[in-house]
Amino acid sequence: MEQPPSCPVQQNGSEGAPPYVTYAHMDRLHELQQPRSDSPRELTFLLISHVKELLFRAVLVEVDQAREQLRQTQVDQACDSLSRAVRVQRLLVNAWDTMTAMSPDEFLAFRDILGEASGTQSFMYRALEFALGNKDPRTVAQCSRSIGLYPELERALYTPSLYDEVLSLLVRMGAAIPRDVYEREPGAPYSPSPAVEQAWLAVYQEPARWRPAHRLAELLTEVSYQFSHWRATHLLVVERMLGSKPGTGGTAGLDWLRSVNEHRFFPELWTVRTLL
Ligand code: HEM
Ligand SMILES: N[C@@H](CC(=O)c1ccccc1NC=O)C(=O)O
Repeated sequence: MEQPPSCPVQQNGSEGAPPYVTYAHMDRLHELQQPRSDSPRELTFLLISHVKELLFRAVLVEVDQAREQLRQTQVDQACDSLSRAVRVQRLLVNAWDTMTAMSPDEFLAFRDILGEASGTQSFMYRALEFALGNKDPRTVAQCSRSIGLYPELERALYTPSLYDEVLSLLVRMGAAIPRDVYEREPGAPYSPSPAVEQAWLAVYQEPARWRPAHRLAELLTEVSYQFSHWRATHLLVVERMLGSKPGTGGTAGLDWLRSVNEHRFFPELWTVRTLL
């Protein structure tokens, strides 16, 4: 095996690293981006990919907190967590700008080196999708290898999602939602429910009466909107870089991503707009 290049911030001697470096392990962090080609664009690609992984985790941390707070009927606190999640999501969307600074020939110059590696294999992205409630069998199939390998991911698949907790909360607030909707098998895909759409309709028709639920509805909509915005921008970046070439992860590329783009988190919050 080829030795990885050493850390770009080499230290002279073994003692006396500043606390900034020792506390946050900044030296180890900078050892992780190891291009395999001479292309300076590959280093940027790796840096931004690492940043995005970390940001997926930063979103997940907030979603996990919101889920726990909803379980305890702490709606205001859950909304604060979601609004922190949204700020990180905006960073994720804006980060695409750095990818489009690369021309297709510059990307193709090192793309072969990526082999079969693909964003579809990102366990952090998948854990976030599961936490929010996308348990579509196609999505699950994309990471079936990872599910066997990473117990955390398997747990994420079989734990009730944020939206499952929202629905239980609506029931506690008096919404008429059938039991099989709010006590569903947590690993199964979610099917939109007319009763849930009606519950959101009531919230939007009388926002003053349903104040906490209304704030929650709008924050959930923003989380869903930012997620779809990320996917849509990814799709545009892919079209710009690859046209309709197949992806390294074994999918058809653009067409596959287009079908993934149709998914919406918290679907009744989108369809209820028509009824208002
Ligand atoms: C030049 C830049 C990029 C190109 C051309 C590209 C291309 C693709 C393609 C073609 C797919 C479809 C799956 C497959 O590989 O067969 C895909 C999926 C994916 N990519 Fe990218 N990608 C790029 C950058 C990124 C970055 C920076 C991230 C974030 C770290 C990312 C995350 C993902 C994720 C999470 C999926 C799975 C989407 C889902 O399941 O909904 N991609 N990408
Ligand atoms: N699926 C992309 C490759 C890709 O996105 C990728 C490959 C290796 C490591 C990270 C990647 N993307 C996201 O982090 C492609 O088909 O070119």
